[in-house]
Amino acid sequence: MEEPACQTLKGLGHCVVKDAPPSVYYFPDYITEAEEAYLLQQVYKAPKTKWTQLKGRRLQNWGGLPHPKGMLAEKLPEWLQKYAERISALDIFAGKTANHVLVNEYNPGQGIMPHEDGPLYYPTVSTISLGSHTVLDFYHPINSAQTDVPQTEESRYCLSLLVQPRSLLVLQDEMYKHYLHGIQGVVQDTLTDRVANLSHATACAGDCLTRGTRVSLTIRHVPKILRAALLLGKK
Ligand SMILES: O=C(O)CCC(=O)C(=O)O
Ligand SMILES: [Fe+2]
Repeated sequence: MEEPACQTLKGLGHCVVKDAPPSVYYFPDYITEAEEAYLLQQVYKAPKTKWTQLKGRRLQNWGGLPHPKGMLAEKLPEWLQKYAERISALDIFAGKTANHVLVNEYNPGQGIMPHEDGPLYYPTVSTISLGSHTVLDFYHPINSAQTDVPQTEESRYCLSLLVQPRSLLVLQDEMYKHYLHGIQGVVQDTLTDRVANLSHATACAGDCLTRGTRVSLTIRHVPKILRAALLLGKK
């Protein structure tokens, strides 16, 4: 098989994912176990009211609510600002600093439906994973011009990524804009050869991994900020 093309993200070695479009960067062990424990502690220290319970997961929203008219930005707490800055130093947000973090918590058996992250964010998403692995699946969008062929989730499926605890995943460009991503609500993942980053992960095709509770920090940049927020002196 052909060697993967290697590209570099500023200051962070190369880790472009084989068999995936050239806009996937996967860094195993991006943070240490101590940092992971610290981040989990901070997530669970947040007041109960900070959590929003959804069907298959619960989440915390930090930085403000993205809105087509602009986000009323709120300062990120120190513990998130530090990582927002560290990741932004990779220069993945066109010189800007991430100003929005979504914390998602999935118990084993929970997931997220295939979706696009949409136009409110700069088209790059960076994700730090804590506590457990998951498998992120990618799908082609529904092609409304192709009405003769039934388009099932199965037929639209294209590849997966194994996302291990303490890793950083960066998705950009067409991986952000074209493909949909989702996480199946299962308790175990049997890895197939469609998992495109196995050569960068400590696992092999055929392995069966049991999920624990995973917390993800989805770190993004929202370009459109409401002027009111600036006038109020918020960041
Ligand atoms: O937990 C993840 O890694 C994915 C989360 C996600 O897709 C989102 O919040 O939009
Ligand atoms: Fe998403």
